[in-house]
Amino acid sequence: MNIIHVKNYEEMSQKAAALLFERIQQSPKITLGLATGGTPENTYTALIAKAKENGQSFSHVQTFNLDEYVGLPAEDKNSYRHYMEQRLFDHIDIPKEKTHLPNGMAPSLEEECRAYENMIADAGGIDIQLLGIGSNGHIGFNEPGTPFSSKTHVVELAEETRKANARYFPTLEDVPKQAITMGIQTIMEAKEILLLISGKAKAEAFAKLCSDEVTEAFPASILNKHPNVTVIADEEAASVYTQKAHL
Ligand SMILES: N[C@@H]1[C@@H](O)[C@H](O)[C@@H](COP(=O)(O)O)O[C@@H]1O
Repeated sequence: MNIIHVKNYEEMSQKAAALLFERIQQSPKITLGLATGGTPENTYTALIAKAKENGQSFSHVQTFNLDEYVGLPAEDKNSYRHYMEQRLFDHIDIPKEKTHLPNGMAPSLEEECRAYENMIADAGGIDIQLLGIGSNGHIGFNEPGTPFSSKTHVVELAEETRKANARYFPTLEDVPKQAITMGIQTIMEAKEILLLISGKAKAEAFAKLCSDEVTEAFPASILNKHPNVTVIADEEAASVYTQKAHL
Protein backbone atom coordinates (compact mmCIF):
# COMPACT_ATOMS: atom_id res chain seq x y z
CA MET A 1 0.00 0.00 0.00
CA ASN A 2 1.23 3.42 -0.89
CA ILE A 3 0.32 5.67 2.06
CA ILE A 4 0.12 9.42 1.60
CA HIS A 5 -0.01 11.39 4.84
CA VAL A 6 -1.80 14.74 4.70
CA LYS A 7 -2.68 17.35 7.29
CA ASN A 8 -6.45 17.36 7.27
CA TYR A 9 -9.72 16.50 5.53
CA GLU A 10 -9.40 19.33 3.02
CA GLU A 11 -5.90 18.36 1.91
CA MET A 12 -7.01 14.71 1.64
CA SER A 13 -9.94 15.76 -0.57
CA GLN A 14 -7.76 17.92 -2.83
CA LYS A 15 -5.18 15.17 -3.29
CA ALA A 16 -7.83 12.53 -3.98
CA ALA A 17 -9.57 14.76 -6.53
CA ALA A 18 -6.26 15.51 -8.22
CA LEU A 19 -5.45 11.81 -8.56
CA LEU A 20 -8.90 10.95 -9.92
CA PHE A 21 -8.79 13.92 -12.27
CA GLU A 22 -5.43 12.85 -13.66
CA ARG A 23 -6.77 9.36 -14.41
CA ILE A 24 -9.89 10.84 -16.07
CA GLN A 25 -7.80 13.22 -18.18
CA GLN A 26 -5.34 10.56 -19.26
CA SER A 27 -7.78 7.81 -20.25
CA PRO A 28 -9.78 7.76 -23.48
CA LYS A 29 -12.37 5.65 -21.60
CA ILE A 30 -12.50 5.01 -17.86
CA THR A 31 -14.68 3.17 -15.35
CA LEU A 32 -14.75 4.64 -11.87
CA GLY A 33 -15.93 2.84 -8.75
CA LEU A 34 -17.48 5.41 -6.43
CA ALA A 35 -18.29 5.63 -2.74
CA THR A 36 -20.71 7.58 -0.58
CA GLY A 37 -20.58 8.71 3.05
CA GLY A 38 -19.07 11.83 4.57
CA THR A 39 -15.48 11.03 3.58
CA PRO A 40 -15.61 11.56 -0.22
CA GLU A 41 -17.98 14.58 -0.17
CA ASN A 42 -15.31 17.25 -0.66
CA THR A 43 -13.41 15.05 -3.09
CA TYR A 44 -16.44 15.28 -5.38
CA THR A 45 -16.66 19.06 -4.86
CA ALA A 46 -12.98 19.43 -5.74
CA LEU A 47 -13.36 17.14 -8.75
CA ILE A 48 -16.23 19.27 -10.10
CA ALA A 49 -14.14 22.41 -9.61
CA LYS A 50 -11.24 20.87 -11.55
CA ALA A 51 -13.56 19.79 -14.37
CA LYS A 52 -14.91 23.35 -14.65
CA GLU A 53 -11.46 25.02 -14.46
CA ASN A 54 -10.05 22.75 -17.15
CA GLY A 55 -13.15 22.42 -19.33
CA GLN A 56 -12.82 18.64 -18.84
CA SER A 57 -15.64 16.51 -20.19
CA PHE A 58 -16.80 13.37 -18.35
CA SER A 59 -18.54 11.93 -21.41
CA HIS A 60 -15.95 9.11 -21.61
CA VAL A 61 -16.47 8.13 -17.97
CA GLN A 62 -18.77 5.51 -16.56
CA THR A 63 -19.34 4.82 -12.90
CA PHE A 64 -20.38 2.01 -10.57
CA ASN A 65 -21.15 2.80 -6.95
CA LEU A 66 -20.24 0.44 -4.17
CA ASP A 67 -23.62 0.13 -2.57
CA GLU A 68 -27.24 1.22 -2.12
CA TYR A 69 -29.82 0.85 0.63
CA VAL A 70 -32.62 -1.66 0.15
CA GLY A 71 -36.10 -0.13 0.10
CA LEU A 72 -35.26 3.49 -0.70
CA PRO A 73 -36.43 4.74 -4.09
CA ALA A 74 -33.89 6.74 -6.16
CA GLU A 75 -35.74 10.00 -5.36
CA ASP A 76 -35.50 9.45 -1.61
CA LYS A 77 -33.10 12.07 -0.30
CA ASN A 78 -31.26 9.40 1.71
CA SER A 79 -30.72 7.04 -1.20
CA TYR A 80 -27.16 6.81 -2.45
CA ARG A 81 -28.45 7.53 -5.99
CA HIS A 82 -29.74 10.88 -4.69
CA TYR A 83 -26.44 11.52 -2.87
CA MET A 84 -24.45 10.92 -6.07
CA GLU A 85 -26.70 13.10 -8.21
CA GLN A 86 -26.55 15.99 -5.74
CA ARG A 87 -22.83 15.81 -5.10
CA LEU A 88 -21.42 14.81 -8.48
CA PHE A 89 -23.53 13.62 -11.41
CA ASP A 90 -25.68 16.76 -11.73
CA HIS A 91 -22.57 18.95 -11.98
CA ILE A 92 -20.61 17.18 -14.73
CA ASP A 93 -21.53 16.12 -18.25
CA ILE A 94 -21.61 12.37 -17.57
CA PRO A 95 -24.52 10.70 -19.38
CA LYS A 96 -26.97 9.48 -16.73
CA GLU A 97 -27.17 6.02 -18.29
CA LYS A 98 -23.45 5.59 -17.64
CA THR A 99 -23.90 6.05 -13.88
CA HIS A 100 -24.73 2.81 -12.09
CA LEU A 101 -25.84 2.02 -8.56
CA PRO A 102 -27.47 -1.18 -7.39
CA ASN A 103 -31.27 -0.85 -7.42
CA GLY A 104 -32.44 -1.36 -3.86
CA MET A 105 -36.05 -1.45 -5.06
CA ALA A 106 -35.57 -4.35 -7.49
CA PRO A 107 -38.29 -7.03 -7.23
CA SER A 108 -35.62 -9.72 -6.92
CA LEU A 109 -32.61 -8.45 -4.98
CA GLU A 110 -30.64 -11.62 -5.77
CA GLU A 111 -31.23 -11.10 -9.48
CA GLU A 112 -30.20 -7.43 -9.13
CA CYS A 113 -26.92 -8.47 -7.47
CA ARG A 114 -26.11 -10.86 -10.31
CA ALA A 115 -27.02 -8.28 -12.94
CA TYR A 116 -24.85 -5.62 -11.25
CA GLU A 117 -21.88 -7.94 -11.12
CA ASN A 118 -22.36 -8.79 -14.82
CA MET A 119 -22.61 -5.12 -15.76
CA ILE A 120 -19.27 -4.41 -14.10
CA ALA A 121 -17.70 -7.36 -15.94
CA ASP A 122 -19.21 -6.24 -19.28
CA ALA A 123 -17.74 -2.78 -18.72
CA GLY A 124 -14.31 -4.43 -18.54
CA GLY A 125 -14.01 -4.04 -14.75
CA ILE A 126 -13.32 -1.01 -12.60
CA ASP A 127 -10.23 1.03 -13.39
CA ILE A 128 -10.08 2.92 -10.12
CA GLN A 129 -12.22 2.32 -7.04
CA LEU A 130 -12.68 5.09 -4.49
CA LEU A 131 -13.21 3.78 -0.95
CA GLY A 132 -13.99 5.01 2.52
CA ILE A 133 -13.79 2.81 5.59
CA GLY A 134 -16.12 2.14 8.50
CA SER A 135 -14.68 2.35 12.02
CA ASN A 136 -15.16 -1.46 12.21
CA GLY A 137 -13.15 -1.88 9.01
CA HIS A 138 -16.10 -2.28 6.66
CA ILE A 139 -15.63 -1.39 3.01
CA GLY A 140 -18.72 -0.77 0.94
CA PHE A 141 -21.22 -2.41 3.27
CA ASN A 142 -19.10 -5.51 3.78
CA GLU A 143 -19.28 -5.93 7.52
CA PRO A 144 -16.73 -7.89 9.61
CA GLY A 145 -17.00 -11.61 8.87
CA THR A 146 -17.92 -11.15 5.18
CA PRO A 147 -16.00 -13.74 3.12
CA PHE A 148 -13.17 -12.27 1.09
CA SER A 149 -14.58 -14.25 -1.85
CA SER A 150 -17.91 -12.36 -1.79
CA LYS A 151 -19.39 -10.79 -4.92
CA THR A 152 -22.25 -8.25 -5.04
CA HIS A 153 -24.78 -9.34 -2.41
CA VAL A 154 -27.52 -8.30 0.00
CA VAL A 155 -26.39 -7.50 3.54
CA GLU A 156 -27.99 -7.00 6.92
CA LEU A 157 -26.44 -3.80 8.25
CA ALA A 158 -24.57 -3.97 11.56
CA GLU A 159 -26.14 -1.92 14.34
CA GLU A 160 -22.89 0.09 14.56
CA THR A 161 -23.14 0.98 10.87
CA ARG A 162 -26.84 1.95 11.14
CA LYS A 163 -25.99 4.19 14.09
CA ALA A 164 -23.09 5.80 12.22
CA ASN A 165 -25.39 6.54 9.27
CA ALA A 166 -28.36 7.65 11.42
CA ARG A 167 -27.08 11.24 11.24
CA TYR A 168 -28.55 11.47 7.75
CA PHE A 169 -32.03 10.15 8.76
CA PRO A 170 -34.78 11.60 10.99
CA THR A 171 -34.42 8.73 13.50
CA LEU A 172 -32.40 5.51 13.85
CA GLU A 173 -35.58 3.57 13.03
CA ASP A 174 -35.62 5.18 9.55
CA VAL A 175 -32.18 3.79 8.64
CA PRO A 176 -32.73 0.79 6.34
CA LYS A 177 -31.75 -2.58 7.77
CA GLN A 178 -30.45 -3.98 4.50
CA ALA A 179 -28.31 -2.87 1.59
CA ILE A 180 -26.87 -4.20 -1.64
CA THR A 181 -23.09 -3.95 -1.76
CA MET A 182 -20.31 -4.94 -4.09
CA GLY A 183 -18.52 -7.86 -2.47
CA ILE A 184 -14.97 -7.84 -1.22
CA GLN A 185 -13.82 -9.79 -4.25
CA THR A 186 -15.61 -7.31 -6.53
CA ILE A 187 -13.69 -4.48 -4.86
CA MET A 188 -10.40 -6.40 -5.03
CA GLU A 189 -10.86 -6.92 -8.78
CA ALA A 190 -10.58 -3.16 -9.36
CA LYS A 191 -7.30 -2.40 -11.12
CA GLU A 192 -6.50 0.42 -8.71
CA ILE A 193 -7.91 1.42 -5.32
CA LEU A 194 -7.91 4.81 -3.63
CA LEU A 195 -8.81 4.64 0.06
CA LEU A 196 -9.54 7.83 1.99
CA ILE A 197 -9.32 7.97 5.79
CA SER A 198 -10.01 11.07 7.82
CA GLY A 199 -10.72 11.94 11.43
CA LYS A 200 -10.20 10.56 14.94
CA ALA A 201 -13.11 8.12 14.64
CA LYS A 202 -11.08 6.21 12.03
CA ALA A 203 -7.74 6.23 13.90
CA GLU A 204 -8.10 2.69 15.30
CA ALA A 205 -9.20 1.42 11.89
CA PHE A 206 -6.17 2.98 10.20
CA ALA A 207 -3.81 1.47 12.80
CA LYS A 208 -5.38 -1.97 12.25
CA LEU A 209 -5.12 -1.61 8.49
CA CYS A 210 -1.40 -0.88 8.85
CA SER A 211 -0.83 -3.84 11.19
CA ASP A 212 -0.57 -6.16 8.14
CA GLU A 213 -2.83 -8.81 9.74
CA VAL A 214 -5.22 -9.94 7.00
CA THR A 215 -8.46 -11.22 8.50
CA GLU A 216 -12.14 -11.40 7.55
CA ALA A 217 -12.85 -9.92 10.99
CA PHE A 218 -11.50 -6.64 9.61
CA PRO A 219 -12.62 -6.47 5.95
CA ALA A 220 -10.33 -3.61 4.85
CA SER A 221 -7.28 -5.67 5.85
CA ILE A 222 -7.53 -7.52 2.51
CA LEU A 223 -6.37 -4.33 0.80
CA ASN A 224 -2.85 -5.26 1.97
CA LYS A 225 -3.00 -7.99 -0.71
CA HIS A 226 -3.97 -5.69 -3.59
CA PRO A 227 -1.08 -4.68 -5.88
CA ASN A 228 -2.17 -1.08 -6.48
CA VAL A 229 -3.65 0.70 -3.46
CA THR A 230 -3.13 4.31 -2.48
CA VAL A 231 -4.28 5.36 0.98
CA ILE A 232 -4.64 9.05 1.80
CA ALA A 233 -4.83 9.51 5.57
CA ASP A 234 -4.99 12.75 7.52
CA GLU A 235 -3.21 13.46 10.82
CA GLU A 236 -6.18 12.60 13.02
CA ALA A 237 -6.75 9.29 11.25
CA ALA A 238 -3.05 8.44 11.53
CA SER A 239 -2.78 9.46 15.22
CA VAL A 240 -3.12 6.00 16.84
CA TYR A 241 -0.80 4.41 14.27
CA THR A 242 1.80 7.16 14.77
CA GLN A 243 1.64 6.77 18.57
CA LYS A 244 2.10 2.99 18.33
CA ALA A 245 4.95 3.36 15.86
CA HIS A 246 6.83 5.53 18.36
CA LEU A 247 6.40 3.21 21.34
N1 LIG B 1 -21.45 2.28 2.96
C1 LIG B 1 -20.69 3.38 3.46
C2 LIG B 1 -19.24 3.15 3.14
O1 LIG B 1 -19.06 3.09 1.73
C3 LIG B 1 -18.44 4.28 3.76
O2 LIG B 1 -17.11 4.22 3.34
C4 LIG B 1 -18.48 4.14 5.26
C5 LIG B 1 -17.83 5.29 5.99
O3 LIG B 1 -18.64 6.43 6.00
P1 LIG B 1 -18.14 7.87 6.32
O4 LIG B 1 -17.28 8.30 5.19
O5 LIG B 1 -19.38 8.71 6.42
O6 LIG B 1 -17.41 7.79 7.61
O7 LIG B 1 -19.75 3.87 5.75
C6 LIG B 1 -20.90 3.75 4.94
O8 LIG B 1 -21.67 2.87 5.65
